[in-house]
Amino acid sequence: AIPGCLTQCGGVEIPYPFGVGTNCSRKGFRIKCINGSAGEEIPVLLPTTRYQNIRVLNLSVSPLPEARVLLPVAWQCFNATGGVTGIYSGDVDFNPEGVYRISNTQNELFVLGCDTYAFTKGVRVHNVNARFPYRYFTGCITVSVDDKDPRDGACAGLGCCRVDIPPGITDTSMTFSSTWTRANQTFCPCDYAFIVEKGNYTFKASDLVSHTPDNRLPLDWWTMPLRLDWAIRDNNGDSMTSISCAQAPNEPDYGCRSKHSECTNSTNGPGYFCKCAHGYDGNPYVQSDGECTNINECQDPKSHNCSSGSKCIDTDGGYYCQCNFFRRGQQCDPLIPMAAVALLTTFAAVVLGCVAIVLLQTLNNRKRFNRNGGKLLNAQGITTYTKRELKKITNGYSKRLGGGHFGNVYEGTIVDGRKVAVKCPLRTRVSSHRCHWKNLIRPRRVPLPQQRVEEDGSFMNEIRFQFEVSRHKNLVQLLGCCLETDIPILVFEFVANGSLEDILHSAKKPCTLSLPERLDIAIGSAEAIAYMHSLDNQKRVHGDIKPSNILLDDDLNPKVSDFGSSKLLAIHSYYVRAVAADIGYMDPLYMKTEHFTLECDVYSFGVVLLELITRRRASWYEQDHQGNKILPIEFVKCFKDHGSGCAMYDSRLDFSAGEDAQSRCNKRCLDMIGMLAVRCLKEDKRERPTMAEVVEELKRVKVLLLGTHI
Ligand SMILES: Nc1ncnc2c1ncn2[C@@H]1O[C@H](COP(=O)(O)OP(=O)(O)OP(=O)(O)O)[C@@H](O)[C@H]1O
Repeated sequence: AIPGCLTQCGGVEIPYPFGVGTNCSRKGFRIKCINGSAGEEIPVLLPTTRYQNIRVLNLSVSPLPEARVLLPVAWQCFNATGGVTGIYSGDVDFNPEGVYRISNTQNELFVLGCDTYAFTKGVRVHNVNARFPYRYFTGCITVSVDDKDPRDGACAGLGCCRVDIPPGITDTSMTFSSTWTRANQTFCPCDYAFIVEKGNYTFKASDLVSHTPDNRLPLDWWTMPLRLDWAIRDNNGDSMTSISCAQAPNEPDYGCRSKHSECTNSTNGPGYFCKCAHGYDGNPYVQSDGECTNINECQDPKSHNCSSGSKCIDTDGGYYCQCNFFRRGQQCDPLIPMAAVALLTTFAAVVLGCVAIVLLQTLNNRKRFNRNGGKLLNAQGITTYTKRELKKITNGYSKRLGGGHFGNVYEGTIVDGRKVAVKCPLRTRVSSHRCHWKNLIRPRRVPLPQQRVEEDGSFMNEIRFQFEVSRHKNLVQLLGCCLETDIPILVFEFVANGSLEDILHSAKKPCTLSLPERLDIAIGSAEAIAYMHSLDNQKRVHGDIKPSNILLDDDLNPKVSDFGSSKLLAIHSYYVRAVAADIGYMDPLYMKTEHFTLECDVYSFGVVLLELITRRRASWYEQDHQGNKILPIEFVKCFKDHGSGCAMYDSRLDFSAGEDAQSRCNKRCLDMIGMLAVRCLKEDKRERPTMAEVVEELKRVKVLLLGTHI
């Protein structure tokens, strides 16, 4: 509205060119704001040439110029004889300045009656010689013989008819006519005709009787909402003289005042109306406040069609879509197809993941290496290997030599071409075929906190110790280790001929060891154990002396192995009993005291001696002779009973008490070894010899034997 003019009345907005009061509207668009019976504000159209006020329901300037108003229904009624008792044509003359046309697209014409023909007309023709006084006549006919025909919702000629209207209609004045008599028509005492907004009226048969007019003014009686098209039409909307967009912009009172407005020719009657240009919204009929201003299409996703791959940029009167990074084209398609992006991303993620894993592993390896004292061991000339190097050395751990409680042993070759045995720790030992003391007496195994291992440097000290002592010719030499694991992996010299266990008891190959060879094996092994027992600073119990831990090289030189593995396990897992041994070789005293001493090794070695001379296992099963036999028990008994172990000596050894000097000597030597073994097995550990004494005794046997064997 113009500044200083009413902007609304009774809740209805009044936009320019409409206005209330003098100089507030354009000519023909004046609105009056009156008070209703209850004092409420009611906007009505002005000026009218009659007394009626046309109530305005809504006024709009865009997108289409429309006014929604209430107009009265036309009627005529009859008495019982068919005589007309009253009539109202519905003519309200709401259009003195000619700006309105009844919208032909939004409204329709209804006629209600039982013998009725009603029509309206529009656009008076001034030419006296014209065929008709008006350009348009439109209406319809409706009949009904009795009250059974009219049906609610059906408006096709029985009590009700409807018809579309042409453009250009300027008033609602109806003309009624009939064909037959209206006498005796109490079920249908009146005819009605009206134009109404499409969809706003549905015929009801009861409307034929219930709307009989009384003495009220027509406008207070039965009205219908309908839509009026309005436009700027000069000269009272005269179709001949009203100007269109072709001329209007040149006129001094050109209506489209806003900078961003456009002129559009009216499609219902002469004249023109104004619209905001595309991309603008507001009132095209004003120059300042409320005029057409830019629409920010980017604010509402429904107002623009930029794809998800682009950004909406608002401009004056429009917008454009700016493709996001790495997209182009009309649809802002990705420069690289999504599938390729997904593939690349996945690939990059996998590569990054792998790199992260490798880095983490390297970091962890380094951490363990340092924690296990790797740097110090290196500084002391002890060779350390990385896990990767060991994998190469063992050719991917492809050749397994065997396995024990410490873990698996694999064959490998180091750079100088030497064969090695790589001993890998197992965290959890899985062994069902052997009777291990751990399976009999459950040890309390509590993982030692790594920090403690680190603090007390146990691994480092143990490896350094093993490295130093293993230089003894009868101990398997430790060549190096890998400290990148929780428990170090040990790399030993390769001992080619397998274990004494394999040689004595192999089912595949008969044992061909002679007595001197067996004696040498016994002496060498005893020397190694005695050496360990003799160490000044750190006397070391082997704890697991048995034939499978005595390996033989190409020349059948014995090499005692496994002298440190149990200690390493113990360090890591903090065994309460820090040794592990095979039950067949275990000192019964240990079972009582749970305390491993040097004498325990002596006992185990006694069993080994017996195995060497009898080639029987530490325990075996004899079906005919009451089941399980324990070698030490059987041998001691035999020796006691016969004063010799002859009945149990290996039959492959040449021995007899007969004339042959050699076999006599062999028997004597075997008896000496047997007696030595019996001493080693003494229940009272104080009666057992030391390992040094065992060596001495075995050497004496050798002197005796050499005397005859030369
Ligand atoms: N230095 C080595 N050279 C050649 N072979 C070896 C070497 N060390 C071990 N072996 C082989 O690996 C097998 C397993 O050895 P390991 O010492 O781990 O177990 P074990 O002594 O048989 O049992 P446990 O350790 O439980 O007493 C041995 O029987 C032997 O055949």
